[in-house]
Amino acid sequence: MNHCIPFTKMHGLGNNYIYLDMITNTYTLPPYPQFAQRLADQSRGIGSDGMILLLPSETADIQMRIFNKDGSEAKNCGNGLRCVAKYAFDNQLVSAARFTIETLGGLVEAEVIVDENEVSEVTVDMGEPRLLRGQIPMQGNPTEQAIQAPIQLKGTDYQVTAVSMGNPHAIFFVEDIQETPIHTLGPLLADGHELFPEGANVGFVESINEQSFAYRVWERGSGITQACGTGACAAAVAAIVTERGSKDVPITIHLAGGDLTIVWESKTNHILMTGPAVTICTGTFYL
Ligand SMILES: N[C@H](CCC[C@H](N)C(=O)O)C(=O)O
Repeated sequence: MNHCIPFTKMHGLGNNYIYLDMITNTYTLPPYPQFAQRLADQSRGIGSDGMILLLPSETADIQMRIFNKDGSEAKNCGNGLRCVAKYAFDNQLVSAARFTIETLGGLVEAEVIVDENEVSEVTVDMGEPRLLRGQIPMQGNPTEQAIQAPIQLKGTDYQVTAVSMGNPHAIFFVEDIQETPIHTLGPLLADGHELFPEGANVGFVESINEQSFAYRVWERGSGITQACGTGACAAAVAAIVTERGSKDVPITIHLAGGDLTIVWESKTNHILMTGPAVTICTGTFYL
């Protein structure tokens, strides 16, 4: 097994991962879940929200796999997709500014926006949001949606809107983003609860106006992060299906780490996410 593992650390609005380029490098790694935990460990590893692998793909230009801090594998990662797109373009793994990326949650299309030879922003077509309970997955009739669905947790009544962007999101609207039950509902729902059998990324959204929402998240497998790209998409979808926002206009989602712009396009039914991707450092990890 190789002992020197080249890596790149990148972040999207502070949501940071260790990226391993398994297209350029041919190294063998320990089992991915365990290695993700090790890399993410602040004390004995590099420290991150998880690990992202860039791999060859049969169906797209490249493939992305994402592992959370706890080693669990997720099917999608919005901030990760923007960073994968920047990395692939910067390192000539792709030959154009627009290309496809395979994820376990489906195929997406990324376009890097280059400004003075630097990738300044990335737009990812995240595909269609999934709203049926059977698609989240969420307990209840699989052919029904859960939009402001009444639930009771620890004796308190809540209304939840469930959205999948390839990974599950439980969205709660709040009056004040500074006053959320994130520390109770986050751990309760994130990593396995009968309501969400595969867990969920637990998001809280405050309406500022029809095109501006504040969002905070307790992520499945990683806990509170600075930002969640798929979560921002889910927050915008939840805002629109609860008639707080509209399709075909840019919606700004204000996350702890910064802003993302989301559009739900009527003509394609696709969600477009635009935001930054930043390289923090490169290095060598010693197994
Ligand atoms: N931070 C990621 C989400 C990771 C998803 C993971 N927490 C899960 O679904 O288990 C994002 O930018 O979309």
